[in-house]
Amino acid sequence: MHARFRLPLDSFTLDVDLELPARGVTALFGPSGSGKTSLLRCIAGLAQAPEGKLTLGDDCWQDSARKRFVPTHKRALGYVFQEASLFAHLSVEDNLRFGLKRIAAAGRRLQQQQAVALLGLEDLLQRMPQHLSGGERQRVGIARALLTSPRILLLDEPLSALDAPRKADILPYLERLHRELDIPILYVSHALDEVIRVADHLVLLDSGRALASGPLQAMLPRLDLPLAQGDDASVVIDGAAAEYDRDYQLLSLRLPHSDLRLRVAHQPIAYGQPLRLRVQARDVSLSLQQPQHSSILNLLPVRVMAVAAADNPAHLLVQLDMQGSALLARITRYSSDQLGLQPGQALWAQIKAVALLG
Ligand SMILES: Nc1ncnc2c1ncn2[C@@H]1O[C@H](COP(=O)(O)OP(=O)(O)OP(=O)(O)O)[C@@H](O)[C@H]1O
Repeated sequence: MHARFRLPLDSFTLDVDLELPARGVTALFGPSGSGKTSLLRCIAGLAQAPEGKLTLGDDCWQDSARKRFVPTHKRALGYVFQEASLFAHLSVEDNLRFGLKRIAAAGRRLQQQQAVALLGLEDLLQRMPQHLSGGERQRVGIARALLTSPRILLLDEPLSALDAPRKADILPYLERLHRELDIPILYVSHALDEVIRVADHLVLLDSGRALASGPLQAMLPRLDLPLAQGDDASVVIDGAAAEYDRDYQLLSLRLPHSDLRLRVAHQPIAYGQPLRLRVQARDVSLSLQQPQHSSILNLLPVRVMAVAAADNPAHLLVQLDMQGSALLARITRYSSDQLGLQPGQALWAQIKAVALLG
């Protein structure tokens, strides 16, 4: 899909020109007030950018040069806000039916049972909305939006009103959406941990402009973006489950395009199943020689790609290549001098198995 908008706002002009994937989850990420919701509203047709063009495949929803602007109710889109607005007087099942009824049977891309299974609503169908937790309400809201057979699903901070346990409940369902739906999902968030769990693609917004846009794996290690500077700077590694050690409850994960393995404390999962790991920059340490007799399980050969200043003047950020997978390490400037770090240098990275977030 292609989205280009220029929309004057109070403090700046939203000015973006984005080519986005036709499927998978694209996160619109940026600080509060950076224009994420305004961009979503332009896509939904809730705001009309005086200059704009929006195409999804063959559909054109806006082309200001040709004075074309399709109103929101004629755009096949699902929009879920921070708090899903369900019909209070209807059960979950009737709320879902309401979504389905809007679409003629021939145009339905998803049946009710599929949406119920995808969002895990089997046991909630007879409940009334006031008897649902915040996370359950969001799952119903997403299922109802999907049942309108949208060409695109827009999620505006769907987890921000939830506490941490409710958020943890719903994340696995969101993770499934990007694997099982063949429509694009735009996901607004200012929480990096959510983005790392669910996104395939990332658009970084700041003061109405897209600082960068690209696959999540490629964006996170970039030293020229503010993502790497944060205290929670991380990379993701999309590996596949290999051997499992039941005694020690350790899973070996095969890294993409490489024979390297990472070991992580994890419950057993099927051989070959994909698993995304988050490796935080502060959990990676570096050594000139292969460490011996270490309690740290993951000792991996890496090469220094680049070194950059960090927000803290005592720290440095090191971008590493681990046989095709990028890694970030946040180390002290002192250690960097001791090791004589420079681009191209071969090193050993140490990553604690308990520090990896699966
Ligand atoms: N209808 C409007 N007219 C003019 N300016 C607006 C309008 N809506 C929002 N703004 C301004 O545009 C800027 C971007 O707001 P927006 O809600 O898009 O940001 P956001 O990144 O979604 O923020 P948050 O994470 O806090 O929801 C803000 O400065 C806001 O005050």
